[in-house]
Amino acid sequence: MNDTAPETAVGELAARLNVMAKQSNAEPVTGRILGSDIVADRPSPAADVSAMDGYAIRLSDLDRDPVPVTGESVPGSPPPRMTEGGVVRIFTGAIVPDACEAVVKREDIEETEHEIQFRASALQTRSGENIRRAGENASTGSVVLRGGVKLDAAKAAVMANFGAYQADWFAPVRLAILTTGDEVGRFQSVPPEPWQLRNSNAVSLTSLVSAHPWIEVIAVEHCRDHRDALAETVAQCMKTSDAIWVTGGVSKGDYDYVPEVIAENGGKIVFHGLPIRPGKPILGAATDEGKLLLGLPGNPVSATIGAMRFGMPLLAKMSGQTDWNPPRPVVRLQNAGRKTLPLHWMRLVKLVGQGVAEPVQSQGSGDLVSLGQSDGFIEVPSGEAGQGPWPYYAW
Ligand SMILES: Nc1nc2c(c(=O)[nH]1)N[C@H]1C(S)=C(S)[C@@H](COP(=O)(O)OP(=O)(O)OC[C@H]3O[C@@H](n4cnc5c(N)ncnc54)[C@H](O)[C@@H]3O)O[C@H]1N2
Ligand code: MOO
Repeated sequence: MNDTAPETAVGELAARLNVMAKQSNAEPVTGRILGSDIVADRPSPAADVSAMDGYAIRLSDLDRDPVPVTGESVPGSPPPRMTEGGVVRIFTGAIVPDACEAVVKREDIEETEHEIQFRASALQTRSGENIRRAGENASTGSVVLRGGVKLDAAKAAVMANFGAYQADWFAPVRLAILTTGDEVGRFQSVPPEPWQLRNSNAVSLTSLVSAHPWIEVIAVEHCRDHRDALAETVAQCMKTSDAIWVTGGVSKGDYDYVPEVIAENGGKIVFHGLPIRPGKPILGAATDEGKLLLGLPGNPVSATIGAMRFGMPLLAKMSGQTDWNPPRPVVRLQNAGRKTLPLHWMRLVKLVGQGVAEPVQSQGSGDLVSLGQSDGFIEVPSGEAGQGPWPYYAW
């Protein structure tokens, strides 16, 4: 084991990984990573428009009482000319006429069909009030979204507004998930014997990535603890995937073949064993072409935490995301106790309030039930204790 901190280990391995190729002229898909900048095709707003339903006025109109209404500007039509001595009825989003100096909202006037009178609340109206100026959000040619962002509802709105119906996208990271172990299986029709157990790691890891369209799970395979079978499966998966997550077989047992099989498949080991609990035997490697090989300990709590803490940011780096390892939200830990560890402690927690969590009692890294009781985990640095705040990783 080396004494590299988790964050450093992630950084060192990330630096050796390949970033996905771009696919051009494809339609937007929420959750995919934008491959290049989106540029405004016209100003936003495209013209000076009203921010309110009301009347387009000249400031000199404020001294007159009443003032005739001589026209109407509605969204979807060019504005009318504003005749001398008249105001124009205008609706939110409609273009203000050239001569208009401000818009007075409806609530600030008394109106009949043909004329208006200003209430006292309108008399302080300033030049430009309630007018959104052409280009105040963006001018033509300016970058409105940067390549490397993940498409969400907010960003999709921006693309639609600027007519970016197609764009360049980073290809999803093709991930293979391999589990290992003679004792592990599905046991759907026959119940497992006491020396057997159900394959929870395949499910937790698949579930972790399934919410992310920038990852494509191309294979979920199980291998017995047989060196050649594992070597064959890893070699096959290497051909079609950009990243492989393997669980089990990474520690020091006689049947722990994962490290040598990874090395044999061109994986240059960046770390094998880190000062963390749980998940100490974790292995991170990259091939010369920048493919990821991540060996996660078989214990279900270790595998799930390891996939979240190491696997997700590493895949995010490969996916082209600029912000692939953002600072995590923090929580304070209630009833933290005084125990310190000479390891970075990934502690299962349950949220009990806004930004406040409690430890989940756990029997250790095989205790799946405690995993199910948690909302996520915190990372307490080596030698530290107390309430934090600590970085929080939510499932
Ligand atoms: N001599 C040493 N022994 C161990 C060390 C060590 O440093 N020296 N580290 C321990 C730690 S910590 C962990 S964690 C485990 C990790 O070992 P492996 O990655 O080799 O995992 P396995 O031995 O294959 O399995 C561990 C445990 O997890 C269960 N398992 C495995 N796969 C699955 C699955 N897909 N779904 C559910 N559960 C699974 C497996 O049955 C074992 O009970 O090593 C310690 N030993
Ligand atoms: O650190 Mo191992 O990950 O559970 O027991």
